[in-house]
Amino acid sequence: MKFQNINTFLLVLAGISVTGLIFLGYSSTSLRYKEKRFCLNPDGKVVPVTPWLSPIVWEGTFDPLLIDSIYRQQNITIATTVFALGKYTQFLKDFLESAEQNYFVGFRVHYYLFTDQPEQVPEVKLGEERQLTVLKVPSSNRWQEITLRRMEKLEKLIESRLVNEADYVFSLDVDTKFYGRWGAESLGRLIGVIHPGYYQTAREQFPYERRPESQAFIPYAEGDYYYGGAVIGGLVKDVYEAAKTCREQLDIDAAKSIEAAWQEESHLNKYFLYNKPSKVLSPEYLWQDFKPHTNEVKIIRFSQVIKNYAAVRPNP
Ligand SMILES: CC(=O)N[C@H]1[C@@H](OP(=O)(O)OP(=O)(O)OC[C@H]2O[C@@H](n3ccc(=O)[nH]c3=O)[C@H](O)[C@@H]2O)O[C@H](CO)[C@H](O)[C@@H]1O
Ligand SMILES: [Mn+2]
Repeated sequence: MKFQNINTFLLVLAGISVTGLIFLGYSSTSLRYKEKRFCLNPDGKVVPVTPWLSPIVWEGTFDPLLIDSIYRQQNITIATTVFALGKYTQFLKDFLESAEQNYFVGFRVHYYLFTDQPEQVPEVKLGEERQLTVLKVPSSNRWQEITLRRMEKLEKLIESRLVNEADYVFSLDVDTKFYGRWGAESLGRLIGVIHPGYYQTAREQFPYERRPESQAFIPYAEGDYYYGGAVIGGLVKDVYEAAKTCREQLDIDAAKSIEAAWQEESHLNKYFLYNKPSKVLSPEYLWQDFKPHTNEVKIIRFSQVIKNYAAVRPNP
């Protein structure tokens, strides 16, 4: 084909590009969103269900005694992984003691505690049918490495042990404390928690990874919730898929020397975008001690303690 002049050529090129973009827009697999906020109604009331019909667990939406008694009949074991490396061993005592008071009381709970200093693990008296296994792991001088490597450790622990030893598994941050009941209402196939810093925030302001080069990339037009990396849970098999996928995506990024904005939390948000949690925990299940109380959050069950980042982390 021979063009009369350069203008005709540019016109044709522009036409082809626009047609291509329209085609891409309609044929891509991206999710379609109308709303920008999914936690609170315009009147400020909490929303108890996601747009894909998973419950959001808020105080008042469940009967604690009934729900515990339903799950207790199933004779389940709940594995709970927690990491305490470097100076984070100082958080273990409060974490474990407050968990014994509030976390799945009356259930069989097996803590798997990963640490580089087993001698620093405090003696905590555990309730009946509750058990703690200490697993030694190498130290690291980068906190980012410690937090993102949790996915790989979780994946391998499920492969080697949890498939035979547990029904459900939760992976929890250790710089935390339980202040209220956390029971069987939190159980389900795949569980995420809404980050307390972003439940009132519009999607565009979520701190998702925004660079397309990263496997954790989420475009501005997508996303429902910003999930906290401090809690992931569910059936052993479903948490395995999540941890394995996040680990694979982290490895791809690492090979390209890209570290997502919030390490494994960014990859978890990407995973949950396309593999929706079957139940979502409200910020009652992940608060921050420094945050003032708000009307929506009637009870704080689990909260990040205040920490001096410079004093506890191995690097800035
Ligand atoms: C509330 C919440 O959702 N927190 C997430 C957030 O920041 P955080 O400030 O909560 O991250 P963090 O410093 O608590 O690190 C996450 C976890 O890694 C472990 N750890 C970390 C450093 C160290 O020196 N030793 C050690 O054991 C420990 O179990 C800790 O709880 O973003 C992180 C990734 O950037 C993780 O996704 C956290 O879960
Ligand atoms: Mn933390």
